[in-house]
Amino acid sequence: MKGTKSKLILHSSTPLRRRLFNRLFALIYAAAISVLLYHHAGTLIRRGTTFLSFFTSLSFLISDLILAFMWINSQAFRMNPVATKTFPENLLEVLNRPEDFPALDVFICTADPHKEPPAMVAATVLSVMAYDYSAEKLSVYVSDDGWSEVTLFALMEAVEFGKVWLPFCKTNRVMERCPESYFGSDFDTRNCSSETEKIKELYENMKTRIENAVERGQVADEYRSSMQKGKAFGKWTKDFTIQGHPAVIQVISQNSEDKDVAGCSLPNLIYVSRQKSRTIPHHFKAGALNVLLRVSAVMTNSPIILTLDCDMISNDPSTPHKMLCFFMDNSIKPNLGYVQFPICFTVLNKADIYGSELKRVFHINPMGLNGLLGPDYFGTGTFFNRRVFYGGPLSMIKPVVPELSPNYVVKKPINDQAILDLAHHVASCDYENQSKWGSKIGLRYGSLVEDYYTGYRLHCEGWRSIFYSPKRPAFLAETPISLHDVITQMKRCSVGVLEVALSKYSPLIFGMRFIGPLMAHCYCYYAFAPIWPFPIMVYAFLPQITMLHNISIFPQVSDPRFFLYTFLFLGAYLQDYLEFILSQGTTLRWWNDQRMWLIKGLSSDLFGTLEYISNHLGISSRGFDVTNKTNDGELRKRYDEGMFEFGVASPMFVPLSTAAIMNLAAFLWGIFQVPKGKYDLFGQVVIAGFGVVNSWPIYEAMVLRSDKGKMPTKITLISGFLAWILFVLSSFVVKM
Ligand SMILES: O=c1ccn([C@@H]2O[C@H](COP(=O)(O)OP(=O)(O)O[C@H]3O[C@H](CO)[C@@H](O)[C@H](O)[C@H]3O)[C@@H](O)[C@H]2O)c(=O)[nH]1
Ligand SMILES: [Mn+2]
Repeated sequence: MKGTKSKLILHSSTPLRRRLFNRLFALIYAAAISVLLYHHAGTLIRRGTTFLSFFTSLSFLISDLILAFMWINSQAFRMNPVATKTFPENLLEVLNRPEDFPALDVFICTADPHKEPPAMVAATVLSVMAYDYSAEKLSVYVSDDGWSEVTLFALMEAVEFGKVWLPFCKTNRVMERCPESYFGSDFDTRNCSSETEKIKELYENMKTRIENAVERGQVADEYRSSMQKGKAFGKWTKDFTIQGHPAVIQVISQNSEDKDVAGCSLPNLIYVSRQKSRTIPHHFKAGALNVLLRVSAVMTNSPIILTLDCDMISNDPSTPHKMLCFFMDNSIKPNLGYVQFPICFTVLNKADIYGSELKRVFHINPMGLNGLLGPDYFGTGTFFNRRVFYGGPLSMIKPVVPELSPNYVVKKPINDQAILDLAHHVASCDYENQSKWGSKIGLRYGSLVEDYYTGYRLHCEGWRSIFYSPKRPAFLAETPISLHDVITQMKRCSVGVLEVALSKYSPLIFGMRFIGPLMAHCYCYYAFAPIWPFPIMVYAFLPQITMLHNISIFPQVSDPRFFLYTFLFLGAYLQDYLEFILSQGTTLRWWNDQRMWLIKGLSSDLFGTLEYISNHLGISSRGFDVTNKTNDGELRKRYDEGMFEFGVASPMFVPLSTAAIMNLAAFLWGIFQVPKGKYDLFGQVVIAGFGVVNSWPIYEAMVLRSDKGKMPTKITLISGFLAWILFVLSSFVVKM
């Protein structure tokens, strides 16, 4: 019996066939890049006669060096892509006793009741409380950096509704265990039973009560007094603010006491709002997760932890079993730090105009990393081995308080006074002073992309990770639907990765030593993404401006170097396209994805770099702009119609619009020059044409639209003026 059990496999990995093609193509492409760079260097030396030719040759040399560097980084993902599969049906044979299943702590972060509606947080919490996992082994911890009594109220409401919802899901084998999705737009009221209809009504009522509380900004007095746990609200007094308040830790449901309507236990649900003080840095989400790590250690100390953002719902109740297929495999267990699921989005429009799917980041690259040390950490949808937060696999760091050790077994119930006192102590804002938290223990501080940075440091310590993408998405998240929200989010990313790229832990140096060149190049691909703007700006302005002066800077069509350029451009684009399509992408979405790469280069990456510099010089201070998760009806409608949302007069739109105007002017000029015999401008016309096609939504937003999402006139005027200034200045350079 034992023999057959050990032979059962829980998961398998298959290298993708395309890796052989990738390696061969990389060789050919590398040769082509070398020829181009050799040629650039030659021109720089030979033709450095006029200022203009020196300037253009140098710009192209630097741009193409950067493009080559990023190309090398991107190849590391392509050398050994691996897909994984799980066999949860075997798990049930390997672990057939309930006590064999490890306990699971789920961490959910929220930070702002206005940008992250408490009703949404409640729905997310319900979706995981309803996991097909023993309630005795499941605890959900919610961190509220927004210090909002309404969020606490929403969670109390969630538990009351959960008493009906959880047994309903389990008896009816509902897959969508987030009530918001289940009763969402696809829900058909005509064919549902009266029981279901009643539950829907309960849900709608709960939502209304939460939304009313949000509107009022506080919980109504009737709830404060009527609810058994109402006294918790007494902690919100006028003496405190969101930046300065004591810790609030409230056990909302407890599996040893609370039962649902069918008489089964409810999972634990604990609300945590850590102590804050104006004078002590709180390290944003990383700080919040570290508090949850400690509070949960004191209360349940489960060996496995799932981290989720408050807008990321569970979409499959069997996900814990799938994850265990990795964690329960003794052959990989000792080094396995975390299992990462992809982030899939619910509300994308058909064309995914902002490339929000982030297919490369969340689907393609992680498969490439699977063949190396494993994927980077995405911040959400990740199951961790708790041990990973306490030093490398072979060098455990013991926490000062023994109760925080990953091996410690909790012996008291979670609402025992001693447990609660210790939990409040470890949630205080000066607890981490002079400690290893944030540097050697827990999530790592120092970058606004704490997820990327922490995953990277864990890999450097010797942990590995696994990317697993099941057919039915395990989680579904939301994503911003206005361009400004999207690039604001990306800007924070740029600042965050620069903080890693230019630190003493830079993947370029530190990473090369500890995780090997291929892994280090993968991390470099993200860390150095903020240098994309340089080549993008050069190609968005230089060929265009010179063309407006009838100066040719590219080889003629008959020149073999024209073929070289064509090969390099089409080669990169086609490979990218193929990968996208092979990962269930559509041509339309791919097109928007590449456009977004250009847009980011001309906005968020550029401004992120500026922000990084000004933070560094002490002109501004680091901040974590929480992404807005509420979308008004009109905006949603425009998004669904595939319209770009500009609307606000953001400086980030200026370089973008300037490039759009410049490309249009150059293109219109160029197409009349070529037929007049200026054939050597052909290459530049093509580039400007490419710019024009990509800028189409910007022209529309500038001149054709009158809705609220159009380009603000101010931005159009400033950009037009800038484009004109650039042209005038270039006239002087041309004459030099
Ligand atoms: O001081 C803070 C700031 C944010 N958050 C939470 O962090 C999560 C992510 O914030 P969000 O504004 O949604 O950022 P996104 O850019 O959408 O998030 C991506 O990027 C972040 C790193 O920049 C990662 O942490 C996230 O997991 C990843 O989804 C949310 O649940 C927030 O409530 C906190 O708990 N405390
Ligand atoms: Mn988010």
